[in-house]
Amino acid sequence: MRQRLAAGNWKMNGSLAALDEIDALAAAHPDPGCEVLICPPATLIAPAAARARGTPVALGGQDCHAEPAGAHTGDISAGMLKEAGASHVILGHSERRAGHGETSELVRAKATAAQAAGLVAIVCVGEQLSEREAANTLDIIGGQMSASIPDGSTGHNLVLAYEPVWAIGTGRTPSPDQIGEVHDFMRARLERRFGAGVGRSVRLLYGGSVKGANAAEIFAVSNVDGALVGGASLTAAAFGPIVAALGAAAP
Ligand SMILES: O=C[C@H](O)COP(=O)(O)O
Repeated sequence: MRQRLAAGNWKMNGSLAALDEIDALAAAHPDPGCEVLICPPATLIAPAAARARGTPVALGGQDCHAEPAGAHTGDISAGMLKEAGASHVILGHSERRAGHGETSELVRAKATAAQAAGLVAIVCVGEQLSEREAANTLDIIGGQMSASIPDGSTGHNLVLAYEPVWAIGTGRTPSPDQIGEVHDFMRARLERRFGAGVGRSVRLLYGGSVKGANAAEIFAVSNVDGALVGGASLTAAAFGPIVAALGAAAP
């Protein structure tokens, strides 16, 4: 059975003082019934990991370079994230694809590097609103999956996150049927590429305006194994109800 995952992406938010939120989250959910992951800015991973030791909260990065080391000013390698205490790294987030020109081929190279370093790659895919309106959603998702996901992926080193770009930070979410259509499509595609065993073991997260109020409805959708949460992951008060809803969701 797939272990459910509640992942928080702090994006470029947070400070040392904000790590109190991780303490509060861990204290309020000592036995969450799902995996709990916080991906803070890279500078906060090591102090956050030190504080989260012995709690159910794991730490992740938000990006990494495809190379293990070298002349890449400003970049960070997967091995560095791992050494800082990360177990996961988000790759191919739409904000990186749009703001940093990341192609699916680059995302695949980064994910390969992350997996080689022993990290779980959380690979993000998602359509623009115009692509959904043109009924191209599944073509876009399928193309991004083919090009972004490394061949050596398994349920242990890959998580796939469906994040419709138009739902991120907007308060808009797809309907449960729309989420289910994409997640069922992603599952079938993974099974076709990797075989039923691996294909069924990869966790599929939904991301985009998830909050306490809509979490249970989203977690009831077929093939939704958790969430990748932005704004509502910044405080224990907002993220706690999402963790609780996932922990309580029927397997
Ligand atoms: O990585 C998280 C997503 O971009 C979702 O962000 P959001 O929950 O603020 O909409």
